[in-house]
Amino acid sequence: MTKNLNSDKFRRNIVSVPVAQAKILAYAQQGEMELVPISEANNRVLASDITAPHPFPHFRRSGMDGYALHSLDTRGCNNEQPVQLEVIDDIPCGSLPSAKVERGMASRIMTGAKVPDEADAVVMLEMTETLEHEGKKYIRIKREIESGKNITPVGFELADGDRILEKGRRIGTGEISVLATFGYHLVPVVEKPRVAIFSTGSELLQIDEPLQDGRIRNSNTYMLVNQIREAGGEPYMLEAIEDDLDKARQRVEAAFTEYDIVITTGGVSVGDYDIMAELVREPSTELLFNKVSMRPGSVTTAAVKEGKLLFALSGNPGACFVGFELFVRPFIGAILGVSKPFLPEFQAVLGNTYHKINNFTRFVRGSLTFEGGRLVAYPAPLDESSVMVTIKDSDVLIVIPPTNEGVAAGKLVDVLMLPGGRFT
Ligand SMILES: Nc1nc2c(c(=O)[nH]1)N[C@H]1C(S)=C(S)[C@@H](COP(=O)(O)OP(=O)(O)OC[C@H]3O[C@@H](n4cnc5c(N)ncnc54)[C@H](O)[C@@H]3O)O[C@H]1N2
Ligand code: MOO
Ligand SMILES: [Mg+2]
Repeated sequence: MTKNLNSDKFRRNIVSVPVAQAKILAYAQQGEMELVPISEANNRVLASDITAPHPFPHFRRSGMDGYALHSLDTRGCNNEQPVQLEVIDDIPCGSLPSAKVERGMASRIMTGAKVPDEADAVVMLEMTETLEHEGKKYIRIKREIESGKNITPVGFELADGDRILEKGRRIGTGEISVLATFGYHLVPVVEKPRVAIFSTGSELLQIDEPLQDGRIRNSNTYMLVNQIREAGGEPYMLEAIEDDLDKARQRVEAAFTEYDIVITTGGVSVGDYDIMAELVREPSTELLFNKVSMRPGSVTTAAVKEGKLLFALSGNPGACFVGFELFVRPFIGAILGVSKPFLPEFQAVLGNTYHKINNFTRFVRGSLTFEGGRLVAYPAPLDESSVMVTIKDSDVLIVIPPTNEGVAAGKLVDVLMLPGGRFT
């Protein structure tokens, strides 16, 4: 009897994308908290809720350069009968009032300065005439000023104790502004997971090496470094793994003692040197999946080693890219505690007919435009798993469900927003 030596290598249990995602997320444990300077907090994720330690603004603030006064004093005034008020104080921004504004008086005040407690309105400079008489200053006003005019009340934006930012929120420009306003020079964030990256494959050249026939430069590692940073992890580029199973095992095991996540690229299919495919079948490793009903990246593999996740992504650049976006990005997001770790999903009109027939769900790189009030997604002209060049033009991944007749232009399709796209 002859035995098919390949049978084991070819046998794979296929899982759907949502099932594969759920298997992975079951291993996500939220990271520890650390304090980082606000200047380094961009794209970090808050480890705790932030509440307002005081109202904002915390004093009644003038919204204009002008004069603080009693609105009642302007009642009934007009062009023919202007009201005249004596100017008794000058309050630049950052200073406090130094005199009491009685009825019939006004205090000159600048935008952002504290309004005297007695005053209930500010008239802007342009609405006043100034006069001097016997060394005293006066203003004349020809229009009634309503109570509260040009004064921002205490707590107008936020009351004392309001929850301003919730745990799990990613920090961007607006969040930094809030944190600075409330004096958070150190910000509580979740520690970044440390992510090791190995490339595999004897064909790979370092990117500063001259080209050689039959060999290519290692682009996936640099692409992954960027994706990991965007997702909120800390990437570590480790020396490439050679096509040797024993060495690969040693290198991956060593990486798990130092890093939280290990990503490899290449060597997961059925080829002679596809060592990652073999490594994840060993008893010391718990295989989560090694085939997903998707294209590109059907060979995307995930395994658990000592409670930590190994993502063995395809070597084909398009598949490596998509594998990261669908599986590694949400896993990093879940470790960071973000509330929505998956790529945002919405619907758009398909711009061109998609002809390819497939049994698996396809995640097609697409560019997004806004036409006549509708979002339109155009599939990339080259979209094979091996194609690298259209990754740069993708705003979205267009989700094409299994079909034996393609999808016609004009149909509504689900799209997943890519963080590096022009629409984010
Ligand atoms: N007989 C079969 N062959 C293949 C199958 C199959 O089912 N049966 N699946 C195909 C599919 S689908 C994919 S996807 C690829 C997966 O390949 P691997 O993940 O094993 O990756 P490699 O064999 O190592 O390389 C594939 C391709 O990618 C290039 N590569 C690898 N690493 C990098 C890198 N770091 N930077 C840039 N490019 C890289 C490599 O040179 C190859 O061209 O398998 C199909 N084959
Ligand atoms: O795994 Mo391949 O990327 O399906 O084309
Ligand atoms: Mg291969």
